[in-house]
Amino acid sequence: MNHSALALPPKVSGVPLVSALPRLLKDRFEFLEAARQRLGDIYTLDLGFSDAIILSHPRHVQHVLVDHARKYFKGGAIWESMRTFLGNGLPVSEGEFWKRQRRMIQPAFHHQRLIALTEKMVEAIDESLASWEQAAKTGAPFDIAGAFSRMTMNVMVRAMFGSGLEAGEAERVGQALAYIIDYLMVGMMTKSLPEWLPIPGRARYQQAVQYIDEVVLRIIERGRASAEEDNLLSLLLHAVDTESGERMTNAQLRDEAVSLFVAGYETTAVGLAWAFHLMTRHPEVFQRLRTEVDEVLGQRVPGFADLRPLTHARNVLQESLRLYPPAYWIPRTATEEDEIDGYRIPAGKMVVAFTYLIHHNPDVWEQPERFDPDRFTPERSEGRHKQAWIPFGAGQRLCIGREFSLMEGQLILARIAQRYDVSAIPGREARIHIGTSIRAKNGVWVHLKARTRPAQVRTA
Ligand code: HEM
Repeated sequence: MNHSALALPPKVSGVPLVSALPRLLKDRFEFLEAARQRLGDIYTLDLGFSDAIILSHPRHVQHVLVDHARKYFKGGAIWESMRTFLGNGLPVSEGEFWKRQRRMIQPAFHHQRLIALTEKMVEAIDESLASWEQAAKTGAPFDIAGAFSRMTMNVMVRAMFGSGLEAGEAERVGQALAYIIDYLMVGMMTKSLPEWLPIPGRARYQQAVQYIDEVVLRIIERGRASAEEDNLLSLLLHAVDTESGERMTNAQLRDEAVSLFVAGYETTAVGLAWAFHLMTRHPEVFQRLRTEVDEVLGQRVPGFADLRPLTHARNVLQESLRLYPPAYWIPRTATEEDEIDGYRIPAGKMVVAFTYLIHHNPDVWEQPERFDPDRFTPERSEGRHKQAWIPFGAGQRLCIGREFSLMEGQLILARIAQRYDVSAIPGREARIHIGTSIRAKNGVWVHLKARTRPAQVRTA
């Protein structure tokens, strides 16, 4: 179909030639939300180095990520920057290769595998929670956001490598990955600069990548020599493609292992940090969580079967991921000309399903700024557009770790509610920082107080 007679989506005006990006980062999302109010759910944003079509309605998600997904691919500076570290891992691969990899990796995230992972997850969570005791005893201000980064890293390391890492190594791996992830954002903006130009942090980035590669390849080698199948990496090592009969090479395994880390640990940590930011501002929500956890678990160690009745815990996570979606935008590039809402989308144009704007769109969500976990009860979810809530993406590229992450989140909320009272520190409001994800700028600071009847601890 020829769309050339159609107009392009309206351009954000009033932005000097320099580009909208500095303003975008400075004013956070208010700038984009104001543009949506002025121009409608679809508009063009000048990013300086290129421009992008911003989409803020669930029907656009249905179009770009589901119904016409074959017309859009992961191209452009952002994905290229990710590829420098992820190689050809699942989040960045395309076409037949992506299909094959997804087929091979998917079974590692099946229901039965998640059930088998529950015990390991709880062990890792409890191990990390042990370091919270001091703050609970002394009443010292505690950065729960930083603590969640360490905790979800610990969970990923255990789920991924089993007991493959040596003492102290998990922490070092975590630090190196955190640095790499941050650096990728810089990479996205400086991609066009020549290699010889000294970009701050490049040497440290390269060292961090080298270190991660060494650790991952060492564990792959060790895994090849054993038949163990109790961790994600060993499942990938032994996976055979049902259609081609092929297995993954070491290089592919490296890319997939690193990709699962990058995609899975920071996102979950950030989501949890915002959940606590919100709950400490709405203590009645935390109190209800505690009541639910007391009723379902008492002091018992949670198992997989407990997740279903912990409905409020799940609703809290869903509502937090709505208000603060860690992956706040989903960029694509059009492979061919297309039409959205009567506008022309030229081939080669960057198109962004803007999760944050969709989650805050008042035409989609009633009182979108209100923290209200009950929105996610089955009764109140009825009739909602199925792409209204997309923190994990949509369509064929839907997050492979979605259930893993929600399960981990529920277990973490439950373990914390069993042990601690968590309250806000007056005057220490978390501030949003837009990087590769939306995290709290200087952490989320809270007070912890031990509950009088502590939860039972799993003994290995
Ligand atoms: C709250 C936590 C998480 C959030 C918000 C999140 C978000 C997302 C989003 C939005 C996508 C789709 C990206 C796109 O279409 O361009 C995605 C894909 C992906 N996620 Fe997650 N994710 C989370 C947790 C995890 C976890 C725990 C893992 C692994 C254990 C994981 C692994 C992946 C992978 C491998 C992909 C690529 C899938 C594909 O393209 O086939 N994620 N995630």
